[in-house]
Amino acid sequence: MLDKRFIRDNPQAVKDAVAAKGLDLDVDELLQLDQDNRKLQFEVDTAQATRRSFSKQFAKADEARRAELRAEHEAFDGQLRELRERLAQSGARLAELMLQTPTIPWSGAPVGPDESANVVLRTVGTPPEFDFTPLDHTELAERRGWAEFARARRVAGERAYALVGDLVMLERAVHSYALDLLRGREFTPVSVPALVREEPLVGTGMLPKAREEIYAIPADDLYLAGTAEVALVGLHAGEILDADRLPLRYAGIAPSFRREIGSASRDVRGLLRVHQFEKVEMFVLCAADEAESARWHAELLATAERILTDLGLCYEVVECATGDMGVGKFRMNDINTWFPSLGRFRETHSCSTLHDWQARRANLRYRDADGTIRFAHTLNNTAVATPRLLAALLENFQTADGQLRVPEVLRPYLGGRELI
Ligand SMILES: Nc1ncnc2c1ncn2[C@@H]1O[C@H](COS(=O)(=O)NC(=O)[C@@H](N)CO)[C@@H](O)[C@H]1O
Repeated sequence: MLDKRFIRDNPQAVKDAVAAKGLDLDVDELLQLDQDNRKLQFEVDTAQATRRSFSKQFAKADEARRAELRAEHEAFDGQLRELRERLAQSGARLAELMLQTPTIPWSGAPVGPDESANVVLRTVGTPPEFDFTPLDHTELAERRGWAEFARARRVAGERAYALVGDLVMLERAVHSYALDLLRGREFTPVSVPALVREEPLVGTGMLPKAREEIYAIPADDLYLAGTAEVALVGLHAGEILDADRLPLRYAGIAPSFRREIGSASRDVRGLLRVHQFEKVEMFVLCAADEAESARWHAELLATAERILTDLGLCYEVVECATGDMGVGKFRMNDINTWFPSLGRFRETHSCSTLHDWQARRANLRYRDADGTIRFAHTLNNTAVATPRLLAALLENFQTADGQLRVPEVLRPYLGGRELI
């Protein structure tokens, strides 16, 4: 969320961001509430000061005067209670609106209502040519006995899957390769909880907006996070980090869970859009400096591109439009990978800069060199997310007889095998 002072000083910029991102926040209502809230706070403070003076008067008064003071006190206490109640209500409404305030998108973001306004920045590699009719990943996996769909559905319902045999080993190889690459780039591997409390979901921005997307476990007041990003943002919530620890760089691992309510009929077959998947998540927490954030955005994007290039996959980098990036993003680039069975690119990575929008919600702060305490900047990107990336590997590297050519970088993790 934004800083109140920023909103007071730049109401039009915030309104423009609300419009560009297609949000329904009433900034005038927020500013009016902010004003009412400050006035009410002043009235409560004044009333409390008066109340404190009562005790002094009471101590000096004779019995007759004390009886008068008790009656005044009684009436006054009622007014003070009523004032405090109004302040609590307006404060709660203000806090609710503050959580909806959007990061101002960067000036290079295409302005548009949704992903249809996204712009392809570059395409890297070329889609593979086949001298046979390529199969889609579901057929390939079932033909090799590498996946169970019908049996998994009996266990877990729609969008369920089980990976079997070499496809499990391929998934491990992809994750191990990504983790080794990230460790080489000073990212610390962190295996984080997928079972999370409400606070980190609010801190990351998943709540209150996308509640219907999240599996809830009310009996324990817990939720299943849709991405390791949630626990990574929550890990240092409420702390004040020393500047010399920044930038924090984590390679977060956790199973990810999504209800996919919004995608009802899309991708119901196969491995592209499932309720439970695995992801290695890149997370950076850096100083509150726009150039520093831009540097890490470029670094995170380049790292994901390096992974796809190493795997030999053809992909495109996309500049996401204001209506696609979401309320908290300053900038978002998706990377879409080529899927032969679809004859088009599908999103496999998403790289975001959020400046201090998450840090303000999660209370992520650091003490800078001159001792000032500031909200940090956070960024995240996908390193690898499977099984969607496995589907891309299956389809792009299939042979005529349904085998899989193993990308060179993965062979060390598969006993050197070139074909599986
Ligand atoms: N329901 C799903 N099934 C399979 N893969 C998914 C699903 N949802 C997302 N993913 C994969 O996870 C990647 C990141 O998801 S994201 O919501 O776009 N972004 C994030 O979660 C950020 N934390 C960056 O990883 C997607 O690009 C996609 O490859």
